[in-house]
Amino acid sequence: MTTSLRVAVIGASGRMGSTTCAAVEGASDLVLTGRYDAGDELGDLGGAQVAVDFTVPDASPGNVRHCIQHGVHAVVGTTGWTTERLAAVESLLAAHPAVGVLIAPNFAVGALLMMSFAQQAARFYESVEIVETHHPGKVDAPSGTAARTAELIARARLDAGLGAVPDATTSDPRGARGADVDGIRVHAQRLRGRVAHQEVSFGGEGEALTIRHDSFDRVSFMPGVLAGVRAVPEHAGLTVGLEHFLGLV
Ligand SMILES: NC(=O)C1=CN([C@@H]2O[C@H](COP(=O)(O)OP(=O)(O)OC[C@H]3O[C@@H](n4cnc5c(N)ncnc54)[C@H](OP(=O)(O)O)[C@@H]3O)[C@@H](O)[C@H]2O)C=CC1
Ligand SMILES: O=C(O)C1=N[C@H](C(=O)O)C[C@H](O)C1
Repeated sequence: MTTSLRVAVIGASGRMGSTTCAAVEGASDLVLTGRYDAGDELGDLGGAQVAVDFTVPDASPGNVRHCIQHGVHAVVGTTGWTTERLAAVESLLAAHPAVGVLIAPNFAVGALLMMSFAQQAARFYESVEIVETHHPGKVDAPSGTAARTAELIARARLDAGLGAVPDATTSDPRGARGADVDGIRVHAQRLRGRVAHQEVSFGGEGEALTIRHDSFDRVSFMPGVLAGVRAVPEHAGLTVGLEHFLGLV
């Protein structure tokens, strides 16, 4: 008989945290050991082997540090992971080599495929822009997914020897051309009724390619979250991106 994997959720009352608690409770091989929210003492996380963090960018690094120091594997969906924050996790993990941490900008399998397809397409097109659309409760822009997609496209363009995306704009006092992420324009929309959506538009001479993904419901993230929970104890160290656990890279 196999024993259930013990899982705690941090940010448990939030949109993603509450959906994750329900998904863990619905999985026969997992047991929910604790729900933690802002102001709660994490302690030993109720004896959890894996903690899932869906909180806010300012809180997540401290929660991950706590997990690592207590020997608890972490699956993190919260955004805001800068290069410096990732480096701090890696150096702490060096002192706790048995612990695994997965930080995933997006857990929806379709979003992973969308990013992968965009990365593949990048070298063939002179022009590319990203539009991400989310619910109006989202606090950060651009989305972690859009920022990651832009990074992947920028790297692929660089590897292919492509120059800057053509753009004659010399006057944009109101920022209508969007954010510049590694040379790729990213536009963020916040609309009531939406969940999480992204369109990557490529343009070449006489043609266009559009790659689009839609999460209509937060349940779309749950197969990926649970896959991360099940896999992270077998992957010591830091992994950025669920695609590494799904054979997509
Ligand atoms: N990787 C992925 O696939 C996905 C990632 N996300 C990301 O996940 C994060 C959460 O999103 P979402 O669920 O919509 O946000 P919510 O605002 O709905 O939830 C965040 C929760 O975290 C709680 N919280 C805040 N600070 C702490 C803390 N120090 N310790 C514990 N809990 C805390 C909040 O409590 P309170 O409200 O009381 O402050 C709230 O309940 C965002 O960064 C979002 O971008 C979202 C969807 C998918
Ligand atoms: O806040 C959200 O909702 C989401 N956040 C993540 C992001 O910023 O990319 C993932 C997904 O887009 C939903």
